Amino acid sequence: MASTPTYKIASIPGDGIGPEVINAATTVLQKLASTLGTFSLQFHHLPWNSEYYKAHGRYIPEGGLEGLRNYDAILFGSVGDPDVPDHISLTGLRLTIIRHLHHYANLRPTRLLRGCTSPLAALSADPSLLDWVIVRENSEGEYSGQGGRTHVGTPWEVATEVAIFTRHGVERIMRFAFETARERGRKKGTPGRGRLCVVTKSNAQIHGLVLWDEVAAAVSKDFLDVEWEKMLVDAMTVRMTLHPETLNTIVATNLHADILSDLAAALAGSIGIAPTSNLDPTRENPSMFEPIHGSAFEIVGKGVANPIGAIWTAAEMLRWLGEEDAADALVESVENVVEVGCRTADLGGNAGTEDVTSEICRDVERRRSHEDVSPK
Ligand SMILES: NC(=O)c1ccc[n+]([C@@H]2O[C@H](COP(=O)([O-])OP(=O)(O)OC[C@H]3O[C@@H](n4cnc5c(N)ncnc54)[C@H](O)[C@@H]3O)[C@@H](O)[C@H]2O)c1
Ligand SMILES: O=C(O)C[C@@H](O)C(=O)O
Ligand SMILES: [K+]
Ligand SMILES: [Mn+2]
Repeated sequence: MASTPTYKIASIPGDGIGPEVINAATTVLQKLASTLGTFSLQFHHLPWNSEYYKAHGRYIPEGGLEGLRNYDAILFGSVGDPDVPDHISLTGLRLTIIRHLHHYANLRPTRLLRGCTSPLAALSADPSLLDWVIVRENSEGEYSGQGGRTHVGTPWEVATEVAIFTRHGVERIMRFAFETARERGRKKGTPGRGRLCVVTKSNAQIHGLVLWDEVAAAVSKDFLDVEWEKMLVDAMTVRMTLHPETLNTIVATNLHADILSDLAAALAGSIGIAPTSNLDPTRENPSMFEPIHGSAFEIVGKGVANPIGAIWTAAEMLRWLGEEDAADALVESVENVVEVGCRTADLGGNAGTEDVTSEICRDVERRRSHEDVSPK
């Protein structure tokens, strides 16, 4: 009998509702692995969070970053704590990992899962109108950490936040975005007709974003099969809301995509369901997968956090590891459960985190026993 692969996963639940949703995602993943029998998962939990920071003065222990290279993937919850300034926590954990492991591409798929309701009336008639992937530049731009403060606390205080755009950084994300658009065009059965919208703000951000546009145009020459266009970010919010069906793959800077992807999540029903992948497309380093949402302080410990963002994220992790069928099966189980009305409060229901998690586990098993899911 051929041996099945075992994937080593570092899990970093982090702060707030992070541990609640990562617990849900690992439970579902283990159920999926044992039910399918085509792969197995070994989790190693790393207690890197704001409690650890308060005790040790750092988020990541000595040697911890290097140690992450020993895993096949990282499953992350969220970071952010009422007792620690947000810029310390985000930089100390999430951004440090992303920078160290060269996760320059951040992928944020959005679509209306079966059973979810969009605030956009048009989508209740035809949910397929919303089916996007936002590619977020994840290594530079507005989140480079360049800048400083002088004359602190005086009326003359100055703070700079320098957005960095390098030709290398822009070119690699544009190539990744065009490839993503091409791939999605193929999958949708329209060979070669991928569609990419390059989000910009080069009318006002006249250095970095002009380079951004120029590199997009240059890279497009290598992707003549992909239809592409440019759109200013402010106008983009209107288009996403009023004409969602005109968009497919979207690429934007770190800040612009951060904002647009929260809007996308809300249009698809809730921030609680949205997944994201921090990728090193070269595969030299393990990639990191997390729900888009943060620590959600006001619902911590209440058992009401929506685990679907983390579970959909877990499916995207399996996809990246090459387990496409398992990933599809998991998303399908999520949709089955939401569709029959097992929903947390953010989706208008009254189910708890554990109810949704156990229903998804049950659906995974049920589908297998009905042989809906065939082994590879
Ligand atoms: N990648 C990350 O780890 C990450 C992402 C975003 C925010 N943060 C941090 O999280 C903290 C809170 O930030 P915020 O309030 O802007 O964003 P947030 O995502 O934590 O919460 C925004 C809103 O969405 C709700 N929400 C979020 N996830 C939910 C879920 N799974 N189920 C149900 N409701 C959910 C919250 O209750 C809140 O009303 C801050 O410290 C911030 O820095 C971290
Ligand atoms: O932008 C970040 O780094 C944090 C968070 O807002 C996210 O979307 O991941
Ligand atoms: K997160
Ligand atoms: Mn965000």
